[in-house]
Amino acid sequence: MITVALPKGALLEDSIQLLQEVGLDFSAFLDSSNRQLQIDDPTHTAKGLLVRAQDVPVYVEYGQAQLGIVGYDVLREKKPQVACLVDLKFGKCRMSVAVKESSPFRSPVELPLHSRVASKFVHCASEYFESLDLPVEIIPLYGSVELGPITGMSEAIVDLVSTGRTLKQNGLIEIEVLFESTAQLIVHPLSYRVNTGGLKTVVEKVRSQILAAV
Ligand SMILES: Nc1ncnc2c1ncn2[C@@H]1O[C@H](COP(=O)(O)OP(=O)(O)OP(=O)(O)O)[C@@H](O)[C@H]1O
Ligand SMILES: O=P(O)(O)OC[C@H]1O[C@H](OP(=O)(O)OP(=O)(O)O)[C@H](O)[C@@H]1O
Repeated sequence: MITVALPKGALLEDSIQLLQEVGLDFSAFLDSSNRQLQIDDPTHTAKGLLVRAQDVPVYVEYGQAQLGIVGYDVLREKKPQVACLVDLKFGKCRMSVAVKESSPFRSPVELPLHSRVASKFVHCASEYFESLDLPVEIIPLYGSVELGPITGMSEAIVDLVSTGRTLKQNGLIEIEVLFESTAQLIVHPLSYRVNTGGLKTVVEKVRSQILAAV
């Protein structure tokens, strides 16, 4: 039996649909009255773990799950020791720098030295500003990052943007895109090499399903 780590939140529905298409049914996780965090697929060929998006690579890196679905953004932030095997194409968003519409700065390089930048993605943010050789103070937040510039706590943010609605409704504008992100299928490298529980077949089915959908 293989174990799959599934992300709560924005990627859950598409992840469950994709797994259903390859014969693994974890739709019980979509029932909000169900508080179980671990369930078996009805055919008992796989077990699903419902975890926070940022924790998916942790379970896969430690081998408690052989397979996981997670955003590329999380992989860039955490750099876990996992193998990223299939771009699943959904969960499309981008990691961007944004400032208040009224800000005089229209590019990150224009930001004053030691500006404050709020982010949930502190490593992505610091790596980016280091690449510009621009020293900034990164303020770590867990969510609602857009409030950084609105409250005056920070000059800029580094955050995910998808439709751009959140930025717009909070009076912010995007001034740079760091990278694009989509959901990725990750595996525990050793389990893949030894083909634990027929892992390779599941990965191949997912790959074919994604190719068929393009
Ligand atoms: N607005 C969005 N549109 C599309 N995909 C998104 C969007 N926001 C996030 N994602 C993708 O979904 C993943 C999970 O995001 P989600 O917002 O559900 O969790 P989170 O807020 O990062 O996690 P947690 O709630 O555990 O802190 C992200 O890592 C990203 O890949
Ligand atoms: O461009 P949009 O389509 O508006 O999506 C972007 C928003 O989605 C994510 O937030 P999430 O819903 O995860 O809430 P959070 O602020 O608590 O992270 C992200 O952090 C942005 O705030």
